[in-house]
Order: sequence, then structure tokens, then C-alpha cells
Amino acid sequence: MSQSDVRLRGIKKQYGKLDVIHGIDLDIEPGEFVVFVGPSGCGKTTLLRMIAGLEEISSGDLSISGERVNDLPSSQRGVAMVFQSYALYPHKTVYDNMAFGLKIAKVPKPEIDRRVKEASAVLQITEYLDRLPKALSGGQRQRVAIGRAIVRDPKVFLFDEPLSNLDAALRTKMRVELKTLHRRLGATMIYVTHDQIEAMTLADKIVVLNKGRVEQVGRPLDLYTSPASLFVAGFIGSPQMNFITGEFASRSAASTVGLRPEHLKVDANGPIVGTLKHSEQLGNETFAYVDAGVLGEITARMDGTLMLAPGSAIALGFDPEHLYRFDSAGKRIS
Ligand SMILES: Nc1ncnc2c1ncn2[C@@H]1O[C@H](COP(=O)(O)OP(=O)(O)OP(=O)(O)O)[C@@H](O)[C@H]1O
Repeated sequence: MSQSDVRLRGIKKQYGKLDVIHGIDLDIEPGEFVVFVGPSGCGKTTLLRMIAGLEEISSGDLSISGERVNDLPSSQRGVAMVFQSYALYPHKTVYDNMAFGLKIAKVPKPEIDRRVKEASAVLQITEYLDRLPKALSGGQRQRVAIGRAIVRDPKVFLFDEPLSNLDAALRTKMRVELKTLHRRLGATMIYVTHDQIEAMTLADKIVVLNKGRVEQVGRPLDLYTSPASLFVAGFIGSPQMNFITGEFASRSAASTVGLRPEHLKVDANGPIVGTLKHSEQLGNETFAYVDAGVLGEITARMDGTLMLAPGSAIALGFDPEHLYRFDSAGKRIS
């Protein structure tokens, strides 16, 4: 499998007079699994589609393996895209769906056959090769869509929310399979999702986008432990980081302070005092939603169970080293 780098320099996108991507610089290394995340409308899909050649680049330079590809059609960029909707041909069998792109590219039949069989073995869909897509489950269809990308032996795989039509259990399974596939193929992969668990578990490198700009780039755990801004701190981590402003924050010489739910514990002498609004007992852990008066609503995540009725008084403490501080512009104070 070929490994290619992808470089973006000053990439911009305008729809008419509307600027949606404001000039993105990004280096994706050969074999890297890069995930674009960000809230709805931040430009993830637009950026991916520009790399794919499905959307024109308004300005800037895009190169793949050192070659500027801005003006190359999608079919000549050496990329293969997997869509959320699978985009399979309904009247073609699984085999023909996977073989079609290669037939068009005039790849010899025995070579097509070899590639389709190899990819279907990897994806464990060999027994479905004669079926039509409608006779497959969602997860099997998505495997066919991934297989269609694999047989093309692309320089770069592009995934646009490929798991979002699957139910929770299947998503988890396919997530693990995708990561295994990446290890096995060693190919460069770019993946768009709004699911931060997918981002955290799949990515070598996460690109957090905010309103058409790169907010932060980093390894998943680096973003989690060292978010550069309030935006990233709030976006990475579930349940979300608690943010507190006002006097509580100014005591720490910050405009806003942040505390992750897992860093709060029940502590009779703790500084966060309030009333338990509601708790969710998941068996191995508990989420406690606390009304902390002027501090706002605070979420705490605890191991095990919490034997406390809603309406009870509760006090929470934390280790000061877990406090995140942000200035008035939302930048992290280190
Ligand atoms: N064809 C278009 N014409 C005009 N504006 C567009 C067009 N396509 C996208 N946009 C705008 O560009 C911005 C980025 O859209 P994009 O689909 O890339 O966001 P996204 O981060 O992928 O969002 P989501 O997670 O909801 O899919 C949005 O504000 C969107 O309204």
C-alpha cells in the first residue's frame, strides 16, 4: 500500500461572497490517520471534499505526494472516498460494486479479481460477493463501500462520517475494525466525524476546526490534557468540561476556569457546594448533575455508585492541579 503525504497551504473556500474556509495550513504525514472534528457547519466536509476534488478550492495549494493537485480531477488524485450514505450501485452485486471503478480504469480482469477477493477477505464479506446491496445490513454495506476504496489502492483514503448511519454497537465494532484496517494497510487516512469518541480512538492526529479555521492540531491525549483554548477544552472530552466564571475564576487569576467531570469528587470540605439535581447510575460509574448556585450546573463523574437522593446537599472537591485556566479571549493560561 502506498503512503502519501498531503499538504494544505492557505486553503480557502468561498461560496459566492461567503467565506467558509479561511486559509488552512496543515501537514498530513505518510500513513497518518488524521481526523477532522468540530461542531456542525465548521467546514469539515467542505475541507474533505476539496481534498477529494469534489469541491473547487478557491485559493491556496493542495499537494499529494509532493504534487500540486488543485487542478486535477478527483479521478486523477489517487484518492478514494467513503461516504456516510455508502453510495453503492443498487443494481450491481457486491463484487461488481467493488470491481466497477477498476473496470472503468481498464485494469485487467484477473487483477480486478485478485484485488476484489483480497479486499473482501480482509473485510470478511467474501460470502456476500454475489448479493445485491439491499440484501445486506448497514454494517455490511459500509464494508462494501470501504472495500471499493481498498481495491483502488489509493494514495489517500477519505472518510466522510462513515459510521454515522450505524447503531451504537455496530459503530463501536466498525471503529475497531477501521483502526485495525489502518494498521494493516498503513495508508494515509483522513476522516471526518462529529463523534469525539471516534476522533479520540481512531486518530493519530486530530484537527479541531472552528468556523472554518484550525483551532488546534494534536495527538488525541495531548488535546485532552493540554487544550489550547476554551473551545477545544469544551469540545474534547465527554461529559464536557465544566466551566466556571465570576469570582471563583478570578480567585485563580483567570476569566474562566475549567474542571473535567472525572476530576471532581464528593468532598465534605470541597469548595463547590450545591444540591444534587439528578444522578445517572451506570453501574461502573455515576454521573452527578449538581446545581451549584452562582457557579452554575456542574457535572461530576465518579467511579461506582453514588447513594444520594436528588435534592440532597452535596459538596465537591478537586485537586488544584486539575484546574484549567482561560483568559478573557478563551486562550488557555498555562
Ligand atoms: N454549496 C454550498 N453553498 C453555500 N454554503 C455552503 C455550501 N456547502 C456548505 N456551505 C456552508 O459552508 C459551511 C461549512 O459546511 P460543511 O458542510 O463543510 O460543515 P461541516 O463541518 O461538515 O458540518 P456538519 O457536521 O453539519 O456536516 C456551512 O456554514 C455551510 O452552510
